[in-house]
Amino acid sequence: MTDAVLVLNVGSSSVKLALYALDDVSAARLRGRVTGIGTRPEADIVDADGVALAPGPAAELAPKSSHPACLDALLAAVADDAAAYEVRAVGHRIVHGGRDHAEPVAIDDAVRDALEALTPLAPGHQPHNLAGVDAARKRWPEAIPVACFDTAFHRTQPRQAELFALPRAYADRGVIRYGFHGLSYEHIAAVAPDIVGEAARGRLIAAHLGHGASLCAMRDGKSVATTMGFTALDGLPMARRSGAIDPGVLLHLLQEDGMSPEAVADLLHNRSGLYGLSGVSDDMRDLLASDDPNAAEAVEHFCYRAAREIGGLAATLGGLDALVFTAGIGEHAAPVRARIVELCGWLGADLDPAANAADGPRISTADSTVSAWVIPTDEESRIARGARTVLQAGRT
Ligand SMILES: Nc1ncnc2c1ncn2[C@@H]1O[C@H](COP(=O)(O)OP(=O)(O)O)[C@@H](O)[C@H]1O
Ligand SMILES: CC(=O)OP(=O)(O)O
Ligand SMILES: [Mg+2]
Repeated sequence: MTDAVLVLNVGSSSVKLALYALDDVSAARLRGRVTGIGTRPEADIVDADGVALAPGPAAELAPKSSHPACLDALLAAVADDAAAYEVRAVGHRIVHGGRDHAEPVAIDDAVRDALEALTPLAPGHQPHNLAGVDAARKRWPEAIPVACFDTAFHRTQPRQAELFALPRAYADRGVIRYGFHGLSYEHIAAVAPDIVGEAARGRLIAAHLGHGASLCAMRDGKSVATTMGFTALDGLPMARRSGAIDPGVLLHLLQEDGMSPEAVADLLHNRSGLYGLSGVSDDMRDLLASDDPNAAEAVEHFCYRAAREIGGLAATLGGLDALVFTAGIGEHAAPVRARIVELCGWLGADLDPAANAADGPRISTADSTVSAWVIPTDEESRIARGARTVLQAGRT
């Protein structure tokens, strides 16, 4: 039997799974995913060539509407195909690694407890991530579970980028800007030199615009600043999350309006962002297709905030060489990219509309002093690499 690494990537609106041969983690042998959980679930399971497995179990997965149901169904759906492999390690995307984790790590009971303790810092992700750990452990008890962290890539940020202007005792106990989507940014940093060229080693901003959305400023492929913070609630407005907001608004809601902390948390995590502002949908496809003026205003606000933050991050880099779009919206929503690039015209970005309509890879003109790109993310292949590294280190 072929030794293999299985990968689970549980996001806020999706569950993704991939299986790799241990000796080749560059291309998955099998991929399965359920996206749009909670709103418009869609599912597919494909082989190494991207061909849907037929007669596919995807049809049974598609209507699933909660993370645990999707996770169980996805694991069951691939069980027969995975049985042809000896799964040696299971790599998990774990959204919050706190201060202690800058690298992938094997998950023993102590590590699992420590990660569970971080749940209040990532309530929409960490419980689902850990449910994936438990479910995979039951199915593959011999395989080593490995945690690969969304926060790890940003541990290279300078102290100024991590600080909040609170009394310093807070930073000392870990109240700092961690940043997220690090596995996605690690992938972009790894592949950008081959696609973008020399500019990838200069001043680059990557825009991970998915259900969750953030930006990362990189110099020479390393994170130097990012928009998400202590939690994945900060920065850009997202599908359902508010993004950055005057903290005085929260005090007002708590102290003047008498809202409970739980109600405020629900407002900021689940009822805000594109969904709250539009009153139409949390899905960019619906907003772009809608003729409701509130949908148009929500899309414009998303682009405005992205461009405003790009300007801020460009200041931390002392200028900008390349802008990369990735994740669901970044890879597929041409009108959103066009508007953001247009708003970044002052930085030297100039859109090539035909290339943008074709989803890139280069979407800026030859004269553009800031080049703009679309690069599909692949968090799973990064997780596979991390899991393999931990597995092999354990062997020696
Ligand atoms: N063709 C498309 N056009 C516009 N937006 C899209 C398209 N496909 C996906 N999206 C957006 O991408 C989001 C999902 O992004 P994704 O990165 O897959 O999510 P997750 O954070 O759950 O991994 C959806 O909410 C939707 O708004
Ligand atoms: C950290 C985060 O927001 O992840 P996702 O985009 O998967 O929700
Ligand atoms: Mg995601």
